[in-house]
Amino acid sequence: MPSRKFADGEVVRGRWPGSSLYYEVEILSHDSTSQLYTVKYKDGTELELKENDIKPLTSFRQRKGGSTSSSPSRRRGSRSRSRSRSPGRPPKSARRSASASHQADIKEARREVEVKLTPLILKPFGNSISRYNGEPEHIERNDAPHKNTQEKFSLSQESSYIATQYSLRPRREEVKLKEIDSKEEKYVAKELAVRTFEVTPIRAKDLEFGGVPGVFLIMFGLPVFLFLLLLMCKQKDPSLLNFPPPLPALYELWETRVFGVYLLWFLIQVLFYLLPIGKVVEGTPLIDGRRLKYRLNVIGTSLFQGVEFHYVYSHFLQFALAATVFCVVLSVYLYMRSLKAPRNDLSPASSGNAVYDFFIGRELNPRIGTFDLKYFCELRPGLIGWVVINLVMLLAEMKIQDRAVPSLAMILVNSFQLLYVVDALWNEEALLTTMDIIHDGFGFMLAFGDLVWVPFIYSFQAFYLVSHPNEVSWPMASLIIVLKLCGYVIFRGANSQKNAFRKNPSDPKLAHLKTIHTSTGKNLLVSGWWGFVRHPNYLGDLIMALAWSLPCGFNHILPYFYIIYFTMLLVHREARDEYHCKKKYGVAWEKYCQRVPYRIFPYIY
Ligand SMILES: NC(=O)C1=CN([C@@H]2O[C@H](COP(=O)(O)OP(=O)(O)OC[C@H]3O[C@@H](n4cnc5c(N)ncnc54)[C@H](OP(=O)(O)O)[C@@H]3O)[C@@H](O)[C@H]2O)C=CC1
Ligand SMILES: CC(C)CCC[C@@H](C)[C@H]1CC=C2C3=C(CC[C@@]21C)[C@@]1(C)CC[C@H](O)C(C)(C)[C@@H]1CC3
Repeated sequence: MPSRKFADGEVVRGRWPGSSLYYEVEILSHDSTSQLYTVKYKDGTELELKENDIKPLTSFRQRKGGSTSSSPSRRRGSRSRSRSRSPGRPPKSARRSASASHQADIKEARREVEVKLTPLILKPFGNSISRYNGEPEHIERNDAPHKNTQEKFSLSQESSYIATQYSLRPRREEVKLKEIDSKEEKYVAKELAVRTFEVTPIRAKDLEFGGVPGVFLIMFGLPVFLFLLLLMCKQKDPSLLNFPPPLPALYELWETRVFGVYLLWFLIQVLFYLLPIGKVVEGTPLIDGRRLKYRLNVIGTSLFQGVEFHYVYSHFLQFALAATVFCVVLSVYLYMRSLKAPRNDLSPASSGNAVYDFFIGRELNPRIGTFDLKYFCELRPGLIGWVVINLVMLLAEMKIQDRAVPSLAMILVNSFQLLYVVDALWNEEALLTTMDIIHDGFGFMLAFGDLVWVPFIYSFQAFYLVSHPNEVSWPMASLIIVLKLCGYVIFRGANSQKNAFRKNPSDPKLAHLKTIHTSTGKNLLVSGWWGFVRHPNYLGDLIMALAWSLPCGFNHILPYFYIIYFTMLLVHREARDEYHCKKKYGVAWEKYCQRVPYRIFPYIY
């Protein structure tokens, strides 16, 4: 009797027929006549595989963490070959031979309108576990022996990718596979591969920000609101009980020279960004497996740029209008070019509705050559503009209040916010894993947020202090500094911990942390900062925001506008992220929520 390599009950990796992907399977039996193994995939699918298509788990464990899958070309290759059913598809009582499965796949593809991949219910691949026991997931220490969890498998990343891809519904026109006959097998295979990479418009009920009416209101309301706030702040008594002053006519606010200065400022930023200095890093994999390259050259932008400071203060509203006009023009350009963009380049947030997509952004990473518009706007003109405006306010305060040195309140606000911006630029690589870069497109929301909202609203405390001085005592200043530092430690600690973990889950510095295993191959931290609340970085950010407002005193609520807005933004953002994580991680996310019940504020929310 010929010997068999794998025993019944053994957990191994089985190749998915017709693809180069391997999934965890349990050996059920072996037929000595046909030499085929009957194996069971995680979702319950049973198939017969040849011995060649089965590999022991150890052969995957020996690979270095994630490195084998990091080559985009490699990924693309294997994905495009993965045309048949994957084990993540809803379990069928199928028990068929690998050779017979292909025709059935084609028939099935015709029938199915929606290709859904139920998340694989996996257990960790720890040495201790040899049999599949149906446990949804498992909490483990992130220490060395367990480091052979899925991050170590090239396969796990593939399956994660596929899970994402298959949860996207195909377009209706793609399902018109009626006319195909048997010789179209090749065609169907190609169709399925294309479908795998498709971004499908999201359904109306999934639209965020209140859908079309909501984004319509935001797009018209926010600019108006911005000008009202700035005008109110300029009043002698900026109390909310005072009626906001009437908005000046557009022609009063428009100055072509200001617009020219703004354009010049923007172009200088572009030039610095394009300097061929700094390291090049890869972003997270896109829908088709590509990884975009980003040049990190913060040195260029940190150079001091001479501007006539008082001119900016005295034309502040005009600059805000110039930035708004620029942002509208940019958003129109972004929308127009997105109409010609290939489907793979569209954002997962885009919906197919023109108004909504104009707001959320249709194209995910619009680029002109290697110039990445979203990444550039998110980090450069807005953040650096904010620091420059703060400096303008500091000089304006000295001039208007006839001071030899700036007030302590102004120094606190300026240095706190400078620290925040320097931190963002210093850690710019971390931006590549934020929701803005990965999920949201580049449209009006981010263009306005980056180019108008950040520089003109985030500098609001400094703007307020110019015309509403507040003396801060040293004991009070010390308390505020401690608060700011606490917030910063939480913010930076949480962001760095997560970024380090996502970059290298086997990082020895993180070995003490506990993780929850998920079916996508990525694990979730469940101790350390991420075991404290589910968004510790938001908590830190909010504490810092409070420290930015406190130097303005308690005479008016206006300087607290930022923290009120920011709480609303982060609570909403947290809900959006939860929604995406729940979709991505399923039961593992629920388990995480049980373990870490509070979202942002411990014992409160
Ligand atoms: N100043 C401002 O105006 C703003 C600042 N921010 C700041 O930007 C930063 C980035 O925020 P944002 O992009 O919203 O989101 P996060 O940096 O919080 O990223 C959320 C992602 O982190 C991953 N994640 C969640 N929980 C865990 C866990 N337990 N273990 C490991 N990974 C986990 C998930 O992605 P995955 O698992 O796929 O990796 C999730 O989608 C924050 O510090 C925020 O405060 C944000 C908005 C505005
Ligand atoms: C007004 C709109 C409805 C909402 C606009 C939101 C934007 C202002 C923010 C969305 C995410 C942002 C981030 C930062 C700035 C504010 C916006 C653009 C960020 C660059 C600030 C610095 C941080 O360190 C960061 C983590 C890099 C931030 C990333 C997200």
